[in-house]
Amino acid sequence: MEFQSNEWNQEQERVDYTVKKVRNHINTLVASAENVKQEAEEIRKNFWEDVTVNFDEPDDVIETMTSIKQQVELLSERERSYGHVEESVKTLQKLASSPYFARVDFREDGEPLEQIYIGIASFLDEADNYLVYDWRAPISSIYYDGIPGPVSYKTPEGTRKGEMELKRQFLIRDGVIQSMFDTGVTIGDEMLQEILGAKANTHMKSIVATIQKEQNKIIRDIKSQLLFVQGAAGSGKTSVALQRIAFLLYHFRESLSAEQIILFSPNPLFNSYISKVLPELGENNMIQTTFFDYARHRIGKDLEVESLFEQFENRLQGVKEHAEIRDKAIMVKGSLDFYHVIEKYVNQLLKGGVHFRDIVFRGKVLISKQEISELFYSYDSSYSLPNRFPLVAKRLLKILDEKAREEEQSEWVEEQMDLLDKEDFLDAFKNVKSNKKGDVFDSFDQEKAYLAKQIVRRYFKKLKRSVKQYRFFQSKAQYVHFLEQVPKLLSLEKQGISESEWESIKSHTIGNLRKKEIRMEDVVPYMYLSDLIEGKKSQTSMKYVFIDEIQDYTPIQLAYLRFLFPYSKFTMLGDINQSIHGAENESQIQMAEDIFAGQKSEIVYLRKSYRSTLPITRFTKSILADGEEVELFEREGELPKVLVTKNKNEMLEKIYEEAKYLSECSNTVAIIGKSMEQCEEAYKYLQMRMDVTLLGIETREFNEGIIVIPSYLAKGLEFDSVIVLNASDEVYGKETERRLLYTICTRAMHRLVVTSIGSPTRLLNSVPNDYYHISVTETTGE
Ligand SMILES: Nc1ncnc2c1ncn2[C@@H]1O[C@H](COP(=O)(O)OP(=O)(O)OP(=O)(O)O)[C@@H](O)[C@H]1O
Repeated sequence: MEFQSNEWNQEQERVDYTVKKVRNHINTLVASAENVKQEAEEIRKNFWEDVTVNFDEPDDVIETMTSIKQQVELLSERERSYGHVEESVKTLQKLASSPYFARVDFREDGEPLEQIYIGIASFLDEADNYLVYDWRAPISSIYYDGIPGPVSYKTPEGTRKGEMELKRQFLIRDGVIQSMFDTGVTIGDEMLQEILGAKANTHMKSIVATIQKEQNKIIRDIKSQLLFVQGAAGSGKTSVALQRIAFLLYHFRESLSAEQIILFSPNPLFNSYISKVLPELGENNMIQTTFFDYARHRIGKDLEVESLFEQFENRLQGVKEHAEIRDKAIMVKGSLDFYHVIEKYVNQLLKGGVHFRDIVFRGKVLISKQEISELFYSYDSSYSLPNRFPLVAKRLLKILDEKAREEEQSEWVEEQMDLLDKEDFLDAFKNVKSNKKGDVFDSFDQEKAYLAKQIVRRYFKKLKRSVKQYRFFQSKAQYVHFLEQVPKLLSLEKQGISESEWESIKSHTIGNLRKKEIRMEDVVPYMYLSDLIEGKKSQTSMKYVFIDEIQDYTPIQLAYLRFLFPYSKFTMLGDINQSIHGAENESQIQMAEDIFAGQKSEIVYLRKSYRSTLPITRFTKSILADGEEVELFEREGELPKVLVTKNKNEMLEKIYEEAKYLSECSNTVAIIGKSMEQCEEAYKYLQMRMDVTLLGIETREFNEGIIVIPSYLAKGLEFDSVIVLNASDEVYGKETERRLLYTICTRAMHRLVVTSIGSPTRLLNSVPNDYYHISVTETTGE
């Protein structure tokens, strides 16, 4: 829409006015912050002068302690308020550059017309007039949900109704209006076009100015126990998850803090990619982790945990028939049936069968596993297994105390005495002197006895700690025993697994455990089994759990996460079409609903894809078997290219040329390979001739420029340009790899190039010829 210049000028004047007010406020805050800072420094400097220190009488000691405490509280209060001021100043500085992004004119029934300007935070002038409303305030929802005409919004006091007379969007930078649109639809496409047309960043941006109606529904949901978002690639799932966290922190600001929200994301690279969105909105980041990190934290001391990506690489490299059996193992061990089999097995342990290990000291068995077992099963069978552990541990600690006294007489203790430091002897001397009862000639013996006790105590400390940590329970042997029992508890036939296949799966697992390794598919069964026996380690203080890329979670992982966070509300976001294993887990939604049976759950579909240009989305959508479900966002761009080469050198040369060309018009160019091996090869070739970075499992961050990255790490990320490394029929020949190819191609925002050595993958046959340019090299190199 064309604006009269006076209307534009009026809006610019209002921006200037708001910016001026914001700046004034920043100045006042900075001045007051300086005062608070000086006060804190003063308190620190004069700390001991301002407290009354007197230790003469017990009453004086109490008074002194109170005085110190008061002084410490005063200091930390000053430091806290300095911290708050600093945070407010940061948000205000953002407002000073771009105070708002929208205006709605709203007339509540029977009230005068109000102009509501919406920005990333509320700002009031001295007379308490709202110059800017926070995008999360109740009234702001009419901007996201409504079109001019009758509208309503919910407040804690009830629903307000009225008429929206104008809806305007702004793009303001450095206090200057860059563009301005009036719109009759929910959120005008013009603004989206501008935002989506911009170049990619190595960090995700906030989308508050252009949140879509269906996205807003997810962001503002406060009722569901389970909110399941199934959305196409690029439909804004991750963005929505982060805006939702910001919304919840605002809406429940009295009772919710960032540490009570946890987000499980696919990999550490992704963690850093999204880490700036919340701080940009003036909020602290939630806890971020990956399922692998959680598992490693839990069992990593005893076993080396395989990551999901190692699982992917190992399966790629494995011998074919092993890979098939492994797939079956992943399927059965990841099923909900297996989860329930663990529960069944544990129920049988009430009368016997828990595996223990001997408590050994200096090669000698102090308490045998039989003794521990007898103790454990001396309790009535109505005692749950977890309830017995603290009781047994207490008893074992007592027995260890007795054993320690016996040890004090041993020869090794005498030998150790010769190796003690001077300080130890001095300590013994002082101790005996202060406790002296007998005559002076006993001193030497008493000192010796004291030292012997100290030595044994020191050596037993570790032993006692391990008893307190229930390390007398032998979790690995228990897991092996469980695997042996599985055929009795579960119909393997129904799972499509023969007895000999199960034997092979079992012996592989045992072999791994012997090597102190654990495969990803065993991680949850192993942890769940231990939790049910020793007592679960659930986290009751966590209020919200977010799981991104949910399609890569197995049913057992979902059930286990629910078990770990029993009182949390869950938001799960994913895209079946991007599942890493190409597994058929369409039933995932059903399964999630089953896990949350009886609780309020909401399933939301996001079908429109925003990331890529129209030609790219049209291309990627037709790779999918059921691609018609993905709706296109009309943003023009170049047709994707398919480059067919005759050999590896030719392909790498083409990639080099394309990367060089694309880097001139892109911030980020990603060359995406299926496996790490492929990526390393390409990297070696390219790095001699251009500035390029190879990203691996351990990479935590990436910079702008040209990168080479394996498929599974590119998940969730986006790049201006994507070059797919060798999408030949040999590399992507299986139907199960369709989704992987789709995931890789959908990372591209503005340009997509697919290369191949020889014929391109048959998976592209479903893409109409006029959706891309194809070029076949004519020379034969090598
Ligand atoms: N309402 C919106 N306004 C502006 N940009 C949006 C909006 N929704 C999504 N986007 C943009 O679309 C891109 C894709 O978003 P996001 O990564 O959140 O999608 P996703 O569904 O998680 O994708 P994928 O599953 O493919 O990883 C991002 O650049 C994001 O900023």
